[in-house]
Amino acid sequence: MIVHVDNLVKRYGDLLALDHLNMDVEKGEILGLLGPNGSGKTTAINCILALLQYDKGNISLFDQPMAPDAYDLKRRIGVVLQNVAVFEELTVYENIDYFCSLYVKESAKRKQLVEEALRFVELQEFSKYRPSKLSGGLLRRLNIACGIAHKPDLLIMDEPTVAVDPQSRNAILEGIKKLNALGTTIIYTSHYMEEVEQICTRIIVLDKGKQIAKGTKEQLKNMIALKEKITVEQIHITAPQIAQLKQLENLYECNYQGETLEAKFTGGNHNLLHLMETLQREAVAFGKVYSEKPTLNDVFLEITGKELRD
Ligand SMILES: Nc1ncnc2c1ncn2[C@@H]1O[C@H](COP(=O)(O)OP(=O)(O)OP(=O)(O)O)[C@@H](O)[C@H]1O
Repeated sequence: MIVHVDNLVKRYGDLLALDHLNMDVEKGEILGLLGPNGSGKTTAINCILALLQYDKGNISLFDQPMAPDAYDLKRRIGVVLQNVAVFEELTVYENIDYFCSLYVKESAKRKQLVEEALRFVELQEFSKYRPSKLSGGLLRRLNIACGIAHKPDLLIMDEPTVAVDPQSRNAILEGIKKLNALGTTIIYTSHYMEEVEQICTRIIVLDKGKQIAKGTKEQLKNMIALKEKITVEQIHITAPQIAQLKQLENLYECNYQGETLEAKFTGGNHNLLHLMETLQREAVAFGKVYSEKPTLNDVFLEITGKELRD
């Protein structure tokens, strides 16, 4: 096991930030830690890295107990934290070289690693720039290069795409997949369900410091009743007509608010067709209609009764 977290409790005064959290990360995974703001993701990461003292529980990395002075373990970890942490007085190249030098002393070897990291995040042409001259997205890429240059076995990334433009975001996500394909185990925290769905091989869903669900995205979606959501916009529909819709096979919930109708189905293949037939039969006028598969937000909503999004 690469990471094993057992019954972790962390309090900030009266606030219970981690409530008996259990979490395992296996070799070769991209483990997504998904939860809304304040659910305890950063706290969990900081405890795993032994940057934060906790009240109760056990944490082991690479099957050994993690501690603030476990330097042999720390050497095997790369970290990309939420806030960009680079030196303004150093260039892009020098920053990566500095962070790499914390782990790799031999300069020829380090030169090779720094150049590889630069290529990896596609910052070669900016190697002589100072951080203040980089856009937000490029700065994030530099932050990542600093975390990965020494080729860690485990890479921990805490919301690395916050406030990043879509192009840099895609470059970052593709880079993470490439690193993983090269053998790096990754923990990736985010409150963006789309990102987690895109790259993570397994997901742990957190709420109020607790693990509330875990599995692949398919497994998580199979945990809930919702299998298809059909939305009809600009619709004017009466209560008796809604009652007609509620007769539809597989339909288990139907909400009508502000000229929008949302119908939730547990399964079936022709729900859209059957819904449209009923609306036509009832002579109901409507605008746009679309069908969606469940998202991780729906999983979160069904389990906790609230939205994952901000
Ligand atoms: N140093 C601190 N002192 C007091 N409370 C804190 C501290 N750090 C975090 N918290 C609180 O602990 C809870 C968990 O915060 P944490 O930052 O771990 O969540 P998160 O899921 O990473 O959220 P975000 O995505 O906003 O960073 C929140 O209620 C937060 O306000």
